Amino acid sequence: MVQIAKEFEFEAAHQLESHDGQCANIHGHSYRLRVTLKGSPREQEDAKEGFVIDFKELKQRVKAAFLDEWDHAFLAKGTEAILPQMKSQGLKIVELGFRATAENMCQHIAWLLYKQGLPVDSVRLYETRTSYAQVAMEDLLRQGGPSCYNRPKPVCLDEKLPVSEIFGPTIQGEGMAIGQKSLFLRMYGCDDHCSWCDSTYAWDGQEAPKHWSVEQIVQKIQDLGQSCGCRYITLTGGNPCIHEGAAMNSLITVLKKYGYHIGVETQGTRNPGWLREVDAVTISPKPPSSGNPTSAAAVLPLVRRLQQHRIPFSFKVVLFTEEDFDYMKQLYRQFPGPEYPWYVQPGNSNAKDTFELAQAVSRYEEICQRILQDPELSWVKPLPQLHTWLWGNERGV
Ligand SMILES: Nc1nc2[nH]cc(C(=O)O)c2c(=O)[nH]1
Ligand code: SF4
Ligand SMILES: [Mg+2]
Repeated sequence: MVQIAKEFEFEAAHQLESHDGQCANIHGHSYRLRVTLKGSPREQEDAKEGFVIDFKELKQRVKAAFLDEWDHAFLAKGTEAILPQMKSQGLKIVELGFRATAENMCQHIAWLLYKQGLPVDSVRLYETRTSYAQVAMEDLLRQGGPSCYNRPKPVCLDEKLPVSEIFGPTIQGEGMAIGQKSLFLRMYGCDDHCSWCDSTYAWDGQEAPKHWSVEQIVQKIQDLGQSCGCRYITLTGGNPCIHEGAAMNSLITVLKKYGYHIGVETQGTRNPGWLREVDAVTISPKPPSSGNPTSAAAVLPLVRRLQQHRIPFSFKVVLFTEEDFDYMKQLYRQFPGPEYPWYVQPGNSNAKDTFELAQAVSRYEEICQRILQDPELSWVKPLPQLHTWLWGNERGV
């Protein structure tokens, strides 16, 4: 094993509100950062022979992970009284969600780089020439991630959550994880009421939610998933993101502890803290035919949070009408590909018989043709609602 390290510099401001000294003022630092990696030099005789990682690549990865975003920015906790004024002036702000101390920042940096697949050994962050904080990746992993993320402690297994249904294993039939063997946890409740919603039972009051404890939910998931080796859970609804607090935090923590990958489906208007622990988020803004179109502004806070925490996400818009297609294009202009992964799918297909399946295929083909012909939509991927083609638009599949 060999350790390699690279040093970086960046300038940033912060304000440690309620600090009992000078740091309560807005002030800046010339930060110096040392990222140490540990690995075996590559043996294969190719361009990377003898490297743990090419220093050039390390530099690019660190810059892309956070450094370019943080340089000359105000690193905010998010509670600073000055923030609204700074925002109104369009100043460069990064809302970290925790106090920007060297201790917290070095943990966050190590975690970001580790989650990107870099073999991080330690991260040292100098706030001044003579003061630094350092974290060893080993310790960070042992404690389950950065202490500044305020993970819920202790885990509340008895707290209850409103559940519509838990089912699977099935094949994720939509979006970025299409084809993935998955269990589904459908939370009860939604802040929208789409005209064509195919899971109204998850919010319209006709069917009472099951109030299950975190322990019961996890037990059911284990029962369904263990024998078939299903390690992926899709958290859907309703809108699962309307649920916040200790129970939801605990659920996510416990599922991660059991080694599950968590994919979330949400229309994008809510932005709970637990999202930074999940593995992927599908943002599915609702088009005009739903009766309550989602604006770009409404999904922006969620997009920013996911970017901030490097959580993979994509957009998925369901299309019923011409107007929906135009809506999708407008939104695509604001969040263009390939920077933002994009999927579209025909609305509510069903395939109870071969006639309906043929209709669904033809609606899908129409969308493919439109995408193929539209010079603007280079990065929009049309997908079918795969599970409905296989098993119909039924519950439990
Ligand atoms: N197989 C399958 N894939 C899905 N993708 C999104 C679903 C949803 O209802 O949110 C869903 C669903 O209900 N079943
Ligand atoms: S956001 Fe989703 S779950 Fe909520 S009403 Fe619309 S389609 Fe149904
Ligand atoms: Mg469904």
